[in-house]
Amino acid sequence: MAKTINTVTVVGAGYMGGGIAQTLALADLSVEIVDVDVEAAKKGLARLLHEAQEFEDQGLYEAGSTETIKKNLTAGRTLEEAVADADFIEEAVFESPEVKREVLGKISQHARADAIIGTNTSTIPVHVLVSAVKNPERFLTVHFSNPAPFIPGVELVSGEATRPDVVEAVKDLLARAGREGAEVADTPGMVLNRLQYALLKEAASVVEEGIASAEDVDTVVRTTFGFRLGFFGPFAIADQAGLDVYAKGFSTLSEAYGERLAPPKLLAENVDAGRHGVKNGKGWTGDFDEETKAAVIAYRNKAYARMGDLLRELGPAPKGKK
Ligand SMILES: NC(=O)c1ccc[n+]([C@@H]2O[C@H](COP(=O)([O-])OP(=O)(O)OC[C@H]3O[C@@H](n4cnc5c(N)ncnc54)[C@H](O)[C@@H]3O)[C@@H](O)[C@H]2O)c1
Repeated sequence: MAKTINTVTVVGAGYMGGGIAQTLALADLSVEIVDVDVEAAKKGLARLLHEAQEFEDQGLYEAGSTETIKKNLTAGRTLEEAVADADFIEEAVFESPEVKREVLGKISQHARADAIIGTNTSTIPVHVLVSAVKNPERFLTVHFSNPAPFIPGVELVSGEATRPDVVEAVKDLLARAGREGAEVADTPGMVLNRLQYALLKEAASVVEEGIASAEDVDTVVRTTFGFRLGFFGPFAIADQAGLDVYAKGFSTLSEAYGERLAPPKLLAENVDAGRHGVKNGKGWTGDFDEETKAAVIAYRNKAYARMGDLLRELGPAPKGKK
């Protein structure tokens, strides 16, 4: 199996595939794009170079980035030719199991036996796609987020057959591209969409119940806990707030909303074990000595102050007309 990925082919040079190809080419990997035909791929390449220049002009990419992408990103061969010599092939065609299965079948037919094959699907489980792939031990979901050039996180989903060294090789590739891979199980919605949809569902209920307008919900999310989420996940945030405090909060919420917001078992177990978070040095995410506590608080304060500066600099996001 390819231990270090140096050459990549992205199949499907649309919105996501294009962004993924651009990102990896900018990280100095040799990247080729293919699409339904050679013309479509060449058009995709021209669009990506134009877009890269715009990003550079807007100061979103460093000076010289478009040149780097131009040097590393190519199009013009057929799928069969382009996958034949790639270490890693990322499929990013339409979100249809039929189309993906057909394309993955073709990719695995023509790729090297040791090439790693990823799919960028947001919703289709690995077990639905894997039977289309020859040598399934080299197949996994590598789910980038939109817009791929700027969002660093990537969900990695292994199938039953996926080999650990394949996952490690993809993680290494992502790290070299300034991306962070997180492994999640092969379940509907994985983690990103499950959490994101749960938030939207609860937010919609708040509006439906007349508790706040959609605009006010967005304001609360953006200006309070959403403000923290670029720096800390829910477990780290709970550690900072206090796990005992969260447990009490859940009691109030479960009285009002029942089982849906009952205290999670893992939270109760932590509190029962005397783990109250950063304040008593024993958190969900680990133990905190005095030095680490001070470092967490200093990091948090710096992060939120800088976030405030950035938001003031950017001003409010444009909104659609009502
Ligand atoms: N758009 C998002 O926000 C987003 C976010 C994360 C993941 N995804 C996933 O990424 C994948 C691609 O989505 P997108 O938004 O980029 O779609 P898109 O429609 O912009 O691009 C799909 C591309 O695939 C090409 N294509 C279709 N059939 C093909 C074939 N047989 N061979 C080669 N190329 C083919 C199309 O011509 C098109 O360029 C989907 O699986 C989607 O779920 C999308």
